[in-house]
Order: sequence, then structure tokens, then C-alpha cells
Amino acid sequence: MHKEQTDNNFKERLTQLRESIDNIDNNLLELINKRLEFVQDVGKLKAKEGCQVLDSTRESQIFQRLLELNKGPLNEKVLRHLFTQIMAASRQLQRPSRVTFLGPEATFTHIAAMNHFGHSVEYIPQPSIRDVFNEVEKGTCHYGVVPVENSIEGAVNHTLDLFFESELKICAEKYQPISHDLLCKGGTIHDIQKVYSHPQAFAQCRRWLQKYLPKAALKECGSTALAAQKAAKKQGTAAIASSEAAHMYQLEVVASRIEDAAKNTTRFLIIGKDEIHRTGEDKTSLMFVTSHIPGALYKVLKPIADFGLNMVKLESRPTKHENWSYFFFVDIEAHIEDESMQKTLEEMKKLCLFLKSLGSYPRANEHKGSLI
Ligand SMILES: O=C(O)C(=O)C[C@]1(C(=O)O)C=C[C@@H](O)C=C1
Repeated sequence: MHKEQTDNNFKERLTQLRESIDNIDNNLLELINKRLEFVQDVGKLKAKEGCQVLDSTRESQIFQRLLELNKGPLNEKVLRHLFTQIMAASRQLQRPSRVTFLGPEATFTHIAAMNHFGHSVEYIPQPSIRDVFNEVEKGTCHYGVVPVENSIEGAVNHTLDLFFESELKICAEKYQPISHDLLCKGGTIHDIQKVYSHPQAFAQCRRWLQKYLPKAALKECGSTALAAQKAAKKQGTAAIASSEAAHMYQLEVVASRIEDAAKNTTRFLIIGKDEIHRTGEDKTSLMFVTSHIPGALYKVLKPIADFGLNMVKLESRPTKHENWSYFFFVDIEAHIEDESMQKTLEEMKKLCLFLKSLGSYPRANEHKGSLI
């Protein structure tokens, strides 16, 4: 076949296919707008009844249903991303919401927040985890996002401690894969004399730094995003931060995925004032203090096993009121409305000096990952 003929065939076929795509897009647009009209009606109903806009239980059911229905080629990550954005736009239409997070912009907390709430909400950075709690308590923001645990470094103690004073509830959890890049304003790796980053990021990239930048001075910053801001100001300096920070602070990625251990993940908590209903796949977080007697912790935890519940986390923190006395934090795979959980709590309360529930929320899957 002549080249001209092949070109014409290609163009004709491409035009046909693109027309089909345009038709689908037209339908999608019409359907999304129709969906939003229903969402507006739900919003009016909720406003009348004084119900909260975000219904994590319903959203989690929508994801479960769509994932079961999906036959591909759309993959799970992209499906989740698309519907996160659609539902974020829906919530924003019902009531514009504000989400606050441990800033500045482009921290991994910000990335986790955007992956959870989508791009349609207003994001407000805070300088500390305490400020995130304060803003949500005051009601200036509807939800807050804070880190609670890293798969390599362990618990974020400050977050755990703040739950003692706070009446806020955990409304959701989000696992965010953490991947570090080396960013700088220009030039090559050979020009870098100084590297800025958060101490945890340095710890997570130790071997890489020893191998490729053994002579560079390492300067600690309050966050990886702050490190990126600093590196953006001076040639010959670099930052270890996310690829999102590169984009936000106009830096170039000199080396990507420089962390020593793959599968580095941080678990974030979404805090707010909502009580989240049962989905059937839930987690409940508890905080308690035991008495100072032999076997106290064993006795308090025993009902969890007796009622057949799965404890997935146990953490301790000093109470700071009395030396060598501790708060314990446990996560249990159940909802507070479950009968077995109610019975467990009844037994645990009898054995604790102090016990409170930090909330029940849908269990997140660690392997859902991030797209953005
Ligand atoms: O079903 C609701 O309650 C809605 O408000 C609709 C919708 C959605 O977009 O599907 C939006 C917000 C809620 O968090 C849950 C679902």
C-alpha cells in the first residue's frame, strides 16, 4: 500500500475513534451534571435535618460497589482517584469545606489530604500538629489531617499525645506511600554541597546519601516542604522532598526514589467532629490507662481476644502526670456499634483508670497507594 493511502487510512480511523470518544465524553459530562443535581437535592435534605455533608460510610460503600462492578481496563487506583474527585466536587457543592493539615504546602500530609479529599476542597496549612487540632476544635476547619505512624520510624508521638486533651474523633485513616526525591534549582548532582530535609527523611535516605553525596552538609528542617523552599533559594543546595514539592517550588528532580527501603508508608488520620457509621469493615481506636498492678495490661487486653476481635496496633506513651505511668493506644478491627465491641468495652472499662474511644472509621487498605 502507498504511504499516502496508509496515512489517509490512519487519519480516517483516528477521526472515527475520536468521534466515539467525544460522544462518550458528552455522555459523561451530562451524567456527571445529572449526578450533581441529585447530590444538590441530598445536600438540601441533609441541611434540613442538620446532617453532616461528608458521609464516609456511604463513600466507602460506593467504592466497594464500583470495585466489584469494574471489569477493566480501568484499574483500581484510577477508579478510586476518579471517584474521589467526583465525590469531592459533590461535597463542595453541598457545602464548601475546609481541610487543614500539617504544612507547609507539598508536605506528605498535604499529599495524603489531597488523595483523601480530592482537589475541590479548600486546604489550609498549619505550622504544627497542635494547630491542626486547634483549628478543627474551633470549627474554622471541618477536618484536619495529621501523621500518626510511619512504617519505618514508628509512631508520631505528638499526635498520640494530643488525643488526650482533645474531644475530636478519628473520622478516617489514609495510608500514603512515601517516596523521596533529590531536588535542586539547576545543575547536576556534582554541584550539590548542602542538602536540606526533615530528620526522618534523612534517616530514610541514609545509605543513598552516603553513596552519592558523602561530602554534602546535611541541614535539618521542620518539614520536607520547608527544605524544598530553602533549596529553591540557592544554587548548589538541594532538598530531599516529594516530587510534588519539586512542582510547587519550581525545582528539578536530580534523583528520584532515593529512600533506602521500598514500601515506606505513613498512616495519616483525618480528625473531625463527626461520628462515622458502621461499614462492616471498620477500625476503632481506643486510649486507656491501666492501674499499677501486676498483669494489668494483660487483663485489660484479654476481653479483646475473648470476644474474638483482632487488635492491630498497640502503642504506649508516658502520661506525663506521673513518672512511669502510661497511656496505651489500641486499634481494633471492629466498629463501636458492633455488639462484640460493646461487650469488650464494658469489660475493659471495669479494669481501666481511664478509657476513651478516639473514633470508629472505615478501615483503609494500605496498598491502595497514591496516584497524584
Ligand atoms: O449520599 C450522600 O450522602 C451524598 O451526599 C452524596 C455523596 C456522593 O457524591 O455520592 C457526597 C458526599 C457524601 O460524603 C457521600 C456521598
